[in-house]
Amino acid sequence: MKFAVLVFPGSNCDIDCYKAVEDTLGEPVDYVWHTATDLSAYDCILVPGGFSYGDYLRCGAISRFAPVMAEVAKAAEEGKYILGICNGFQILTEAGLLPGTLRRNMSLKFRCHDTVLRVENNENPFTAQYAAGEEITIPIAHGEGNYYCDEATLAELKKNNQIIFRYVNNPNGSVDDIAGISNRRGNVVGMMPHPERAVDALLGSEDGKKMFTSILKAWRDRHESASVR
Ligand SMILES: NC(=O)CC[C@H](N)C(=O)O
Repeated sequence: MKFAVLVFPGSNCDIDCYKAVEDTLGEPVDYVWHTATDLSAYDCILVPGGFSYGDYLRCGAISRFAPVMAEVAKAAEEGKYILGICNGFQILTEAGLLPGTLRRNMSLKFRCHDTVLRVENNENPFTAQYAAGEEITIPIAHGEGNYYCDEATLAELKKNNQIIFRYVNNPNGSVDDIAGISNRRGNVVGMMPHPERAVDALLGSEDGKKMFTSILKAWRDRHESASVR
């Protein structure tokens, strides 16, 4: 399975994502610059955190015009796995690949600390190895992590089981304590907390590991059943 880690000017979690794939899975992974126009070689695209384009206008508002984003949309359409973490989540909402938006934290302060998340949906390629309702410790580091969507969109998210993680103690004012969501099909996930910073006991938590191993298992299951057919 081949992973891409997108890099925008101002990304700062690209190396963490790369290392998380390398150390947790040992699968091939490449950095892919934001001007790339071909992602066909990749099975999973990680959109990492950071301050792309200095967070000017709104977080992710400029990045969504990067040439690579047309390829990300194509990959989503093809059913490939796409995970946006923090600034990556912001970029995916700005690009319209996930519903809703991220606003300034309710406190108007940058928040950087561990959070406890509840796994709300484990019937998803990104979370299948967690137990439903499992509580995991994953750090946040953001100034604009306050997830917002209108009531009709929230009703849709609930109806289609698109809420993947909720905060146990809401750190930013997100509607319905939402920490991570998927698209309707379930192959695109965005989350504000950073699982790639929780893949080793030395980092304070290993609870993010299962996101990476879940993706690999989902891909293998799909791949193997396709080759048996
Ligand atoms: N760690 C990050 O990706 C930060 C995201 C964004 N720059 C914010 O502050 O909200």
